[in-house]
Amino acid sequence: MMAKLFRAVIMGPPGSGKGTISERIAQRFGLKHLSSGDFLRENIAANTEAGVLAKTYIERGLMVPDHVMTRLLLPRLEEMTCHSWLMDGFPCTLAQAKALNSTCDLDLVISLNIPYETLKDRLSDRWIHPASGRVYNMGFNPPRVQGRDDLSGEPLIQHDDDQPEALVARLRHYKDVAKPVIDLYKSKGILHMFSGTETDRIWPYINSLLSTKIPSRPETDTQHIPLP
Ligand SMILES: Nc1nc2c(ncn2[C@@H]2O[C@H](COP(=O)(O)OP(=O)(O)OP(=O)(O)O)[C@@H](O)[C@H]2O)c(=O)[nH]1
Ligand SMILES: Nc1ccn([C@@H]2O[C@H](COP(=O)(O)O)[C@@H](O)[C@H]2O)c(=O)n1
Repeated sequence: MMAKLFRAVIMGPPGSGKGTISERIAQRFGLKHLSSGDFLRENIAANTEAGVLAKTYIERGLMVPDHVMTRLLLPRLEEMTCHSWLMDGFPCTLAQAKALNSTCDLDLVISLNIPYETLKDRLSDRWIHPASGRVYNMGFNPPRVQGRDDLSGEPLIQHDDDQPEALVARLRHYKDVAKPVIDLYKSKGILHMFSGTETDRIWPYINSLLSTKIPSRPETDTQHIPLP
């Protein structure tokens, strides 16, 4: 008999660790990590109609409009009929959440609640490999060679909108748009909120919660993998 598919979303302000935690969840539980940022970058690189449009917003540090995000992401999710997945970065508005609702039933939503000072420190120290979206932090997970991506060896960059001046506006915007989404998932009884300043301290709670809902991958039960 086929195992029941599991569909989850991870939400949180910029720098809250969605990408970092999603990678751990994907590794431990075998869910496919779907990142809206990665879909956007792929579409921009491929010069699709949606990608060209999205680029004009991202370059100005703006959120991509709902109709572009849904047009881009929902068909991809509809294709994933045989996979369990974890979506990172979508939905981030109520309109996006309603559109997602009409496509699939979510099993669980993780919401990360991280203090502003922590986000500011993390993001001002975040380095990105633009082509892949791989992220580093000089203290938490530094690249093997300073300023260079571990896999490609290409240079890392910092985003202007990760600097404190831009971050205040991004966080205010996140709070405004995320509140109704969080309220929606709360009312459905699928929201789980995690607060803290360190990913390594939050992770065991997320791991325990997911362990009650999805079996961890057999190989990760028997092998030592470098997760706290
Ligand atoms: N110091 C420190 N840095 C962390 C921790 N967890 C994640 N980071 C770093 O913080 C930065 C933000 O983490 P991400 O996983 O990119 O956060 P995100 O929520 O996906 O961010 P967006 O893509 O902007 O929405 C990265 O540079 C991470 O390496 C932590 O516990 N401590
Ligand atoms: N729902 C979303 C998700 C992302 N964006 C834009 O993409 C940029 C990169 O996303 P990351 O998750 O990789 O940081 C982000 O800064 C937004 O401009 C969006 O508009 N809507």
